[in-house]
Parts: sequence; structure tokens; C-alpha cells
Amino acid sequence: MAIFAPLDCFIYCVLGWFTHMVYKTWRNIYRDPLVKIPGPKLWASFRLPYVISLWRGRLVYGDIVRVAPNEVSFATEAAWDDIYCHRSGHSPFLKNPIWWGEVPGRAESIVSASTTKNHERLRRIIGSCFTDKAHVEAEPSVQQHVSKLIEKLTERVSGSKSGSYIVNIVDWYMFTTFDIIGDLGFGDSNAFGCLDNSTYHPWVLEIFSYFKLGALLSTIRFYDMLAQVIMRALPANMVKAQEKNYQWACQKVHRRLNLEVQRRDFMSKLLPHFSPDAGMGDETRKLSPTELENNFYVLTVAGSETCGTVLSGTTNYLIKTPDSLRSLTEEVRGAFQDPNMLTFESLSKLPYLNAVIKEGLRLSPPVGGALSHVVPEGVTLCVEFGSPVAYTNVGVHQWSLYRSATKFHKSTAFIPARWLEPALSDPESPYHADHRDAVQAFSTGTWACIGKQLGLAELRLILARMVWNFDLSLPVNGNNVVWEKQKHYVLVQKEGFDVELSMRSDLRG
Ligand code: HEM
Repeated sequence: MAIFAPLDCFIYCVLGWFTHMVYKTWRNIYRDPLVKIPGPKLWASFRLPYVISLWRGRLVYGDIVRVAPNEVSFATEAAWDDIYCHRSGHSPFLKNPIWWGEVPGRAESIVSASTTKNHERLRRIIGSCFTDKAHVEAEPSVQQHVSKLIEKLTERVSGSKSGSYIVNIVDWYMFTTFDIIGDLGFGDSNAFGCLDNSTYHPWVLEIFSYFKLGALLSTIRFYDMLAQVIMRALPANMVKAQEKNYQWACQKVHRRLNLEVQRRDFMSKLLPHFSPDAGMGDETRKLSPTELENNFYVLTVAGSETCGTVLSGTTNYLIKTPDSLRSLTEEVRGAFQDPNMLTFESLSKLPYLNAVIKEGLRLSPPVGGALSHVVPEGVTLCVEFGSPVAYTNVGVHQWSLYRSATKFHKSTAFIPARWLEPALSDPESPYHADHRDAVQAFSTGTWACIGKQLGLAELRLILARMVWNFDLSLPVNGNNVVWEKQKHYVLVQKEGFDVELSMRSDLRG
């Protein structure tokens, strides 16, 4: 009987692995059902180039691109419906579990629900926080925090000898959006106290660091064994800090749960759907305590960072396109003599403000990369490229779609007019043929943003109050940021930038 020495065994293993890799690469490039889909051969051969690109915070571009052996990124309007909307007679394209893996000890949330049934159930329950009635009831809280933002900035501007004050506006927007969500979510108008203290609450800062870390760790899940090793090797203090961060939010939830007050916040809407004894496994059941905790955690993050990004991006473009800023300022000031007249309802009717926001969502979507879903069996997608591609990861790449020169005239320029007359109805307008329906920054279909109405109302109110109260400009010596040069780790890694604020001349005291 031949006995292999350990060195021989090792060499045979390496040779075997090498042969397997060569075969796999050859098959990925020449025999895979996705071979007809355009994309760099290297990316089609291995997942590593895609992972490296994500690690570097860079997004990939192209209309339909095979970005990894089993992943295709779409920048086409049709893909919105194909991937994210219910298609009669077809199974749904479920979320890619790589990005929404289970966290041990936590119940599923609306964004991580692994089955359609549980997602439907959670969406129905959480939807009670976002009805038209809930929207009206949320307005006083939102108004209160936006007024505080203006008050704090006014103090700074009026206290400055030069008559103007330079602020890192990203921070101030984030202070505001987190304070709003802290109030609506935890029923505590000072849950984070960012505006009052003019600084980030430590919990918020920690959350920011987890965005990047979470995205990086998710990419490791593409390599199952490596992921297991790395997850086990994570420093204990890091894991502990993350758990502490989560527990802080849970405590806030329980504090609110025990408050015997009538508040028109998210909890007041969820209480009828909550039961401390709710068990698992029954799709009609009420929210259990751990579900309540995790879903509040998700709402807090989903409802703040996103709005902060769009406000920051839109302002960044506005201060660099003075004509747009002037038109917006004139519209808002011309429509309202008093800041109390700026309401959810009245602002929803301002054409230029809404065009500015649409353009802001186009050029600074909070989730720029593709929201990855998995193709179910028996479904065809992008038929021009061949056979059905079951189990392929697919998603609409918002950043590529919205900046595509074939879909938008002067696609990288900030032009609110593309959303208004005459662009809408005049075929002579260079913007008439723009693919406006392609812009779905809130996503669409089954998993679309449940907080869209609230998000839009916040964007309108904050932007409108800013230009109603202040003259905004790009400071000569301030910290500037080119929005499109920032890195993306699923969400935009926002760098702060400065805006110069001065009181509008007729309000100077
Ligand atoms: C400008 C503001 C916002 C933008 C652009 C935005 C964008 C998005 C996008 C793209 C998704 C889809 C995510 C996915 O498929 O995984 C989403 C989902 C979601 N958003 Fe928003 N969002 C915004 C504001 C808000 C606000 C204010 C809230 C709540 C307070 C919120 C709560 C949620 C929730 C709970 C989901 C998950 C929905 C589901 O899976 O059924 N969002 N949002």
C-alpha cells in the first residue's frame, strides 16, 4: 500500500485546488449562462475584484454589467419593476441574505425579514406609523426640531462680527434628522439632544462607524469559511461595544413602553400590535418584545441617515449652482411671509422646491449602489442576454442609472428645471427626453421605503426653512467637497463641507 508523505498530500491538495480554480475560472468566462452579459472578464472570473472595489468604497458603473461571477448590476428603468415589484405568476426576488444576514439574538426586522410572509406582516404593522393620519400627527415634532435648528444657527450667525457664519452643514442636518427620529421613535424630544448640545450623541457616532464596518464585514460573507474565521476573531471589545450600542436603543424602547403618556409617536401606533407574550412562527401574531426592539433600531437608522444625506447632497449642489439656489430662495420667500406658514402641506405644493428635491435625490441618493436581490427559479431577466439566471444576485445601481448620459441630458449637472415645465411637455426642451421615471431613490415595489412621505416632508421643511431664514453661499476659504468623489460603503461616507450663512437682509435686526 502506498503511503503519501504529508508534503505529497499538501502538494496534491494544492494542485487539486489549483486545477479546480482554473476550471472554475474557465467556466465562469466561457460556459456560464451569464457569459453574454457585458463586463470585465476579470470581474466575471472571480468575486475578489468586486469585493476589493467595495472595500475601497468605489462604485462600479455601466448599464448592465456582470460585476462578479454570479452578480449583475442594472442601470435600466425596466429593472426596477423586474427585480423589486410583484410579478404575477412569478416568485419574488428575495433580498440577498449576504447583505441582510441574521444577527444572533435579534429578531427579524422589516429590512432583514427572510420570508415574504414575515416581511408582509412586519410591513403591515410598521405601516401604522406611516399612515396619512400618523404623518399629520408627526408634524409638530418635526417642526419643533427644525425650528431648533434654525434657532441654533441664527444664534451663531447673529453672534458673528462679520455678519456671516461658516458651518459644517452635514453635521447640522444630521443633528436635526437624528433628533427628529429620536423624538418620533423613542418618544423623547431630547433622546439624542444633538441640536441642544450642538454635537453628535455618542450613540450616533458609533452608528456611523458601524455603517462602514457592517458593509465591509458583509462582503466577507461571500467567502463562507473566511467569514466564519473572521467573525470569530473579531476583538471582544468591538463585539461588546456593538451590543452595548444596540442595548442602549433597546432601553430607550422599554423606557417609552413604560411611559404612561399619550404621545403621537411611533410607539403609540405600534402598541396595539404589540404583545409581551407574542410567540414565534405565527404570521398573524403581534410584535414580540425583541421584534419591537430591532424594528425601532432599524427605523432610527433608516429614518435619519438617509434624510441627512439627501439634504447634504442637495445643499452641496445648490451652493455651487447659484441660479438654482436663487430660484429656490425666491420661491420660498415669495410664497410665505412668516415661517409658521411653512408646513408639510404648503411646502408639498411648491414646484421649484420639489424639483430641487427630485434633482437632489437623483444626484445624491443615500443608497447609491445596487440593493442586491436573488433571481428565483423559472424567471427571465434581461432576455436579450440569454437564458434565465436563477440564483444570480441582481440589483438596480442607482448611482449609474441616475448619472447615465443616455438617460439624462447633462446628466451630471444639477438642473432642477428638468423636473418642471417646459421640460415635461415641450419636445423642444433638451430635458424632455430625460428618463425621469428611472429615479426611484426610495426604491419601488415590495420593499420600497415605508417612510417616503415623512422623508420628503422633512427634506422640504428643512431646505425651505434654511433658505427662508438664511442666505446660503459657498465660502471662499471653507471646506469644500465634491459630492461624487465621496466613498460609498452601501451608504455614502459623507465628508463634512462648509456653507456660509448670513441672515437674509430684510430679517437683519
Ligand atoms: C430621503 C429619505 C429616504 C430615502 C431616500 C430612503 C430610501 C430607502 C430605500 C432605497 C429603501 C429600500 C431599502 C431596501 O430595499 O433594502 C428604504 C427602505 C426603508 N426605509 Fe427609507 N428612505 C428615506 C427615509 C426614510 C424615513 C424617514 C424612514 C422612517 C422613519 C424610512 C424607513 C424605511 C424603512 C423601515 C425601510 C424598509 C422597508 C421595507 O423593507 O419594507 N426611510 N428607504
